[in-house]
Amino acid sequence: MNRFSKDMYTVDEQLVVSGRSYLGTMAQVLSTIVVVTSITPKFIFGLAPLLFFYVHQQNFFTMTYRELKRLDSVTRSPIYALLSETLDGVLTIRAFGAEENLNKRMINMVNVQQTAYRLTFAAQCWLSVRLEFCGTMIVFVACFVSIMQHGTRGGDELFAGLAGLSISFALSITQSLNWTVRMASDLEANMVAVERIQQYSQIPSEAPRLTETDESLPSNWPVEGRIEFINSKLRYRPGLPLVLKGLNISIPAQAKVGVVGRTGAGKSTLMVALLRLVELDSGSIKIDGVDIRSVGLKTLRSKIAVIPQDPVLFSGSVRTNLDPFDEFDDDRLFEVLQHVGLYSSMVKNYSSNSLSSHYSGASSNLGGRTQPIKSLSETVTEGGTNFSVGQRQLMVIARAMLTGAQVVIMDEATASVDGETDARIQRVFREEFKNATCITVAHRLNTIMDSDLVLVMDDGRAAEFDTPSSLLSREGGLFKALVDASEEEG
Ligand SMILES: Nc1ncnc2c1ncn2[C@@H]1O[C@H](COP(=O)(O)OP(=O)(O)OP(=O)(O)O)[C@@H](O)[C@H]1O
Repeated sequence: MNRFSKDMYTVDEQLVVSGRSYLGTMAQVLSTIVVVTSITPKFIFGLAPLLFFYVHQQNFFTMTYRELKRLDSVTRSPIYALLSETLDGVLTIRAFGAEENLNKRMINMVNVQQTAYRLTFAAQCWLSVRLEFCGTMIVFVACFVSIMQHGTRGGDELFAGLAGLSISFALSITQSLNWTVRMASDLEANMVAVERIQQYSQIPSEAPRLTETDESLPSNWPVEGRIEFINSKLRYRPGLPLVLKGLNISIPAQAKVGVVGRTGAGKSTLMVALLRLVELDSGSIKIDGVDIRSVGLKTLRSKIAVIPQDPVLFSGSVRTNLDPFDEFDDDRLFEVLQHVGLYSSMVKNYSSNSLSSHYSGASSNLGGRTQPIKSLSETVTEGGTNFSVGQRQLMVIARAMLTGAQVVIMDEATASVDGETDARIQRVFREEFKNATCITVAHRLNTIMDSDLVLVMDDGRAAEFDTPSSLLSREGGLFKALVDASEEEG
């Protein structure tokens, strides 16, 4: 079996193939020994030291070969990674004239990998020499005992035929021995895959997607959107320090809350906790009085709309991105696009000189792309790269509007969005979700100055939580200090 065809098998097929070949060749070797020994019983005395030598060499080889194979795999992976990264970023590489640099990196990696591969090849040659020796010795012993036995039988013609059979069997043993060792080491190498599967199967899985509580919840839960964090503590992994260190806040229904705080204070972790991407260490979070821990993940996550810091679009069309489950008709999709300012009803009639009056200009100054969306079948490339970051956020807002969620979380984009676009996104967000409870993780203070409430996070706790005006009047307060500092910078 050549290397290329072997790579085309899946892991379980490889295991079956090498396992079956291993057992097959073992049976062949054993049957050869049985045939030769039954014709010339003294053969067994010569075989014993050879078997000892063979097992010793096989163990030595398997141990070394396994490590060399590992080296080969470890040095091979970065080549594949660099290759796919290069293909992804070929435009940037060409634009910056970095071909030479990448070429050198690739050649260096291939050199290192080939060194490891050469060693595996050298190990196979080493083994072949020993196995050939072993096989030749077996043939020699078979011949030797046949001649001896023939002499003692005084020229028995029937025995001459049997001796020929015994020697021809012994001749095939070299190949079988070679194959047995190869298959044994292949089987062992492939067992690494089983080890990995076992590790994966032991990874703790997420909480159930649906629970009994879901059935008792009204279909329009949460009707109000009241959110309570009760002494909520969260750590990302066991052994890591707490990120939320006992958060106690109560967000009234339909409130617009701006969350601020220094970097690393735990602002984005609020979203992680609400969506149960990471479970709370202790404490609880309630939405409309229902502990979210008792709600199934599917139900919970379908009720909370998220507009992440780096909005992601999938390759497909505008339609598949807005409505992946094909639940809404075109008019509804056009409506939400128009609301966020990405589409004008005038464009629908292919007269692109005017945009919706209320959001005029919303689609015209959003970064690279200046054209509003003309059709729902318009292509969206992988990651939405043919849309500017601002437009991607507006698309995600449109998607969130379709869900009709009563709780909306927005992690403000920090990069690539200018202040004006940011303000526009905020305005669309506030107007479109005026009946929902909105939590905005803000990186620019001016975007949350007109919020109902401001939460100042500090070291995983709610340091301040009040209306912007009362926080601003609090001398020595954190929010006031942040505003003063940003005014000085501005
Ligand atoms: N996936 C993760 N695994 C482990 N620790 C994490 C993870 N994500 C965040 N953290 C840690 O949690 C803390 C709070 O992170 P978080 O992203 O909530 O801060 P933030 O206030 O939103 O910061 P920023 O304003 O920079 O976005 C940080 O110390 C961070 O190192």
